[in-house]
Amino acid sequence: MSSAEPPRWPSDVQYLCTQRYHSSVPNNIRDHLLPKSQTRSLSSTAPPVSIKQVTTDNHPAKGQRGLFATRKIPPRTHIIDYVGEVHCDERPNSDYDLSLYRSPEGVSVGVDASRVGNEARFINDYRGVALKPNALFEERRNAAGELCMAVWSGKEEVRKGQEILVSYGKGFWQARSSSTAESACDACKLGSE
Ligand SMILES: C[S@@+](CC[C@H](N)C(=O)[O-])C[C@H]1O[C@@H](n2cnc3c(N)ncnc32)[C@H](O)[C@@H]1O
Repeated sequence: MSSAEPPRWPSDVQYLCTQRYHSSVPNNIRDHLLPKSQTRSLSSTAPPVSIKQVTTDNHPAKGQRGLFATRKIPPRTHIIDYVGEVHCDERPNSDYDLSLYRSPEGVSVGVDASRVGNEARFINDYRGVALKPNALFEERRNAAGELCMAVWSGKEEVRKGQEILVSYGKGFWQARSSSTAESACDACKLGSE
């Protein structure tokens, strides 16, 4: 489901409010992720975040976008779900792909927000920006019972105006610094330690 784009949304990415399922997701896995009995509805509350251009000189993602808190976010609070295309095919070139689920048979499911997604795709990694992350990825079932990867605040509150920063995990950066790395692997995805 797509909706009105938030300010500073890039023109080459489609804005989505709910996950889209790629044809590579087998029906049995799709049924596990989104039980058929459930209907999806849009949340009426806007997430407490805003997309901004990063302008700080020593920020390693200067010139790119980042996601910032629009109000104080208490500790251990749900901030936003990471919405994108749920898929089971390989996305070795995506910098917006994270692991969602691995089935008992070993099928890996990812959420890729490189072409479609929501504000969460703009969350940067804390390295070179802050001493530690102030948010983390953790899966949850939303109100419709759908399995999602969500972004939560950490042990401390996030102050209004602060950048939301997670750890992408060492695997994400190792895969991008090593020319010999096997990039089509779970460890190359966002949030993989
Ligand atoms: C999921 S995107 C984050 C949003 C991105 N800044 C944008 O404007 O689309 C991941 C990419 O952001 C950049 N990035 C995020 N955190 C970074 C960091 N701590 N240092 C350097 N680059 C970072 C890298 O280019 C990385 O591949």
